[in-house]
Amino acid sequence: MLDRRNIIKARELAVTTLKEVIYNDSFSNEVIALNIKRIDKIDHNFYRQLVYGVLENLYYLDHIIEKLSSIKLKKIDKNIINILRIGIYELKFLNNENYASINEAVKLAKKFNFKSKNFVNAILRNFDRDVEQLSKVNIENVDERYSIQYSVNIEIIKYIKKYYPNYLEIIESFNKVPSFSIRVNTMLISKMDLRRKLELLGFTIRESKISKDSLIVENAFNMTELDEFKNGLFTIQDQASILVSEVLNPSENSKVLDLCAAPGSKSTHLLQIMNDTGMIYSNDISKNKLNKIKENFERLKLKNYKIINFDATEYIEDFEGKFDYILVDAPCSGIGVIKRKPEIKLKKSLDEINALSKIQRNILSNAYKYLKKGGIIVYSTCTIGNIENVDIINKFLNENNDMKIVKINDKDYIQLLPDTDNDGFFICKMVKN
Ligand SMILES: C[S@@+](CC[C@H](N)C(=O)[O-])C[C@H]1O[C@@H](n2cnc3c(N)ncnc32)[C@H](O)[C@@H]1O
Repeated sequence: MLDRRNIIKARELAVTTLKEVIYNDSFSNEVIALNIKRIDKIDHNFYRQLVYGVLENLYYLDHIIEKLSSIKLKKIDKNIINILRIGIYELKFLNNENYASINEAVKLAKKFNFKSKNFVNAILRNFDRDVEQLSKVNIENVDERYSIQYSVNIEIIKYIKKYYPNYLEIIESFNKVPSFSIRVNTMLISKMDLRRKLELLGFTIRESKISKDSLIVENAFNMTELDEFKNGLFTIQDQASILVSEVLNPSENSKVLDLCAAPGSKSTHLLQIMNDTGMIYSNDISKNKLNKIKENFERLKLKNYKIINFDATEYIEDFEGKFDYILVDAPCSGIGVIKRKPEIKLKKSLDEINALSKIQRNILSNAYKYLKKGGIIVYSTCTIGNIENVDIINKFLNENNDMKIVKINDKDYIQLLPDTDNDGFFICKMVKN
């Protein structure tokens, strides 16, 4: 039961959530999951809409505030700037009564920093008087303009532009609502039977065009509360991510290593594909994520797994030549999942991408040593652009002559872009001759 005294309003919680995500480098989905219990269920969607709406449009909202504020943005109190961002977002993008949005913002300003109430009131009222004019982004340089308009770090814009002629569609897609897909636990139920069960509960379901164990739920709502979820009949996972384990496709009774496994979506899927035979070793560097992997194996009623914990950039002698299949689902910049984690488009830089590529290269070259002759590696990331993907593979193949590409649908690799129904993913399969 929710303690009524702890119920705070969506806007107030959005202010502090934004502070955590923008200034403390936390992930929006994690902070939201942690905080959302503090507000009434009826406010959950509004709270999410405010947090995601502000993050998705952060540079743009700041651009507008800059035009209206006599104080430099950096000098404004962090809670107050977030109240302003929420206020401008509501006035520009939502159909709420404008006077109500402004009044609520002023009330919040009083609560967080009493002196700033007039400042907040003046900025929001001035914006409300001339929304159309003040909403324009008059910047000549195209990259800079897109950076503000779509709230994407300019380095990311230039990076994407370099590889994809349709880069604008990709950038525009960052603010779209991602589709919601689930992975059927085919060890416990057939896809058809699960589909029927969910349809009887009122969900609208369609098939995925890219992965066979996926179903897409059009009107997903509180899916983790369903008995079908609690009893392990399905997992919530994007269809592109589901495709990764389908590409690796380990045989029954094989020995599999998942080097970057948390929270275990792909590990559990791999074991499911093996009909819970053989053994999967699920590793992650992060100790506090290991429990989540265990929880997932348990909920899905899978048994043949071992959870291990080491830094995959370091070589483990004991593993030399021991595995039939290895998954390197590498830590990456995550440009392919910006629709779910909008802060990525604000925070990721080219330097970080380059730094990640070194880790990715290290992990993959260790994976090579752990693979048996005839064994298979899948290298995947949830990002786009060459540095973390094709460049890694090319270098790896140059260094290891006995590794050969295994084509996937006649292609050397799959690069799914995020301007579609699914997340952006890179998947490449290789065999050791
Ligand atoms: C893309 S996520 C993996 C998602 C996972 N495969 C799944 O499907 O649920 C990358 C993971 O790599 C882990 N990681 C990052 N650096 C690592 C390293 N040096 N060694 C092992 N794991 C690492 C992170 O903690 C994170 O959980």
